[in-house]
Amino acid sequence: MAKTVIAGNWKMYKTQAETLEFLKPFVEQIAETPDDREIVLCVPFTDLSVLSNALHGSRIRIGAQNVHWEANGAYTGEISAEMLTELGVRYVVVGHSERRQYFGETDETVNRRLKAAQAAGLTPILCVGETKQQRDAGETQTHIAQQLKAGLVGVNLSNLVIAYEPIWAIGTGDTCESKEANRVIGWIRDQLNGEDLPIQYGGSVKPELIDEIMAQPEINGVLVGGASLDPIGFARIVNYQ
Ligand SMILES: O=C(CO)COP(=O)(O)O
Repeated sequence: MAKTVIAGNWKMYKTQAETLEFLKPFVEQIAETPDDREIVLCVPFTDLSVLSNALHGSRIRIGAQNVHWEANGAYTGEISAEMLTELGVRYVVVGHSERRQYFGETDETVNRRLKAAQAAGLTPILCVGETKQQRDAGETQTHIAQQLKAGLVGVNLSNLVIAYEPIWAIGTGDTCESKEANRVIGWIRDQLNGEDLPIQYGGSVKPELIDEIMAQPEINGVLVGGASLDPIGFARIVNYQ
């Protein structure tokens, strides 16, 4: 059975002070969380050192939201894998739809980032998913198949998490029906020859929906945006029944 990975993606939210405010109640609420659930906070770069200092020895894993493929160089605004691992970062989100949509991320740059992350010992969380238009046109599977095919060339499937994030469900409150998310995730696993890697669902995950989502047999975790910003709400998600 693939590992269960519950990750928060804070996007561009929370200053260092707000990060510290989040931690105290969150850490209290996860004291009894079963050990076999991996808990990850993917935070802005400026919050990484705060987490790394505050979480020393904690079970909470630190994640970043981007990584460059080169070790260093003239790449203004980018960050290297070594800069992340030096801070104790274990996970990194790659290919989020917001980066594909606003920052020119392509399947090719996604592929380079995935390989560089793995080479440095990071576990990438690769995001894939279709637009509303693609879904309505019946192109969900063709689109995701292309993202997987081009994104995963030379990528080690045994150190990877995939997040299925239908774009129409992100930040809209329009959560993908859990049975449908389960179906697409099962299909993704089939595309990877049944490789037993964690495949998450992401898109308007809320505390009140988590038990039903996690009851689905193919879904190995969630990637949570807005609802991961609230310590009590995100702890409820981590503590799903
Ligand atoms: O994009 C997401 C996580 O990466 C999902 O965001 P929301 O949970 O805010 O819809």
